[in-house]
Amino acid sequence: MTLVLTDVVLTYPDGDHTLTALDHVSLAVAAGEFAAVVGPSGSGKSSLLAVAATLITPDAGTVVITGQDVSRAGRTARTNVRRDHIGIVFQQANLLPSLTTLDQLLVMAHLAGQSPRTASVRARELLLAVDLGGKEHKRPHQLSGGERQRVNIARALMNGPEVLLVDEPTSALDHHRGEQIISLLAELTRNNGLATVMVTHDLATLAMVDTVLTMSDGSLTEGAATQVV
Ligand SMILES: Nc1ncnc2c1ncn2[C@@H]1O[C@H](COP(=O)(O)OP(=O)(O)OP(=O)(O)O)[C@@H](O)[C@H]1O
Repeated sequence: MTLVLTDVVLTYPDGDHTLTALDHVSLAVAAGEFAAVVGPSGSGKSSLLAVAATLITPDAGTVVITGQDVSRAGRTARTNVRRDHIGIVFQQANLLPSLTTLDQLLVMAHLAGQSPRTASVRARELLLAVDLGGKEHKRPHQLSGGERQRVNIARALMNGPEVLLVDEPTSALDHHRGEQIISLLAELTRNNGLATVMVTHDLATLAMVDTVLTMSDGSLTEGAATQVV
């Protein structure tokens, strides 16, 4: 298994009390598996992604990424694991306004210390894979919302991650463009052997994933609940 969370507990301070955002959550996602997490607002979905992304250290439990236990790792070790093994796609593309499509990807490679030549070849391959061939020199304002989200996805894959974490990738898109993005994520997951976890409110897209998990009051269960939004 590429991504394994075991018995994870995460609490936030809440006045005199604590709020349990993740209540003994376990999750295992294999290479090439596309898992979706659904559940009501406030149920803990973003907290789950943040723990899997090593952005938040849980109070208890373990997070193992490509065999490496990062649950108690220090800040630098977590940053390195995130840079080398995890791709993150947020709701909004968060592209740098002044950079071209190609440069958005090359910045990531530069931060990871890749040689410019290798990076350029990989960036062009990825842009073709997300169907953005010919748009290498466009800036974000010259792209559609769907195209921006595809740049975002290509950028997340630039450093060859094994784990892809995706937070509501279709929320800024119409239904058709949203379906195209999910279908692209499914294809990239299979072709690159990624362990992908996607938080979504879009139930229509669940037919395209391998596993559906439901978060409810901090607990994660397999399968889709009837009431998820
Ligand atoms: N930084 C924080 N400090 C305190 N409480 C927080 C913090 N972040 C989230 N929470 C609380 O933890 C619970 C889980 O929040 P989380 O954002 O993980 O839910 P979610 O399922 O992603 O919600 P949504 O679908 O609305 O994005 C909620 O009760 C929320 O209010």
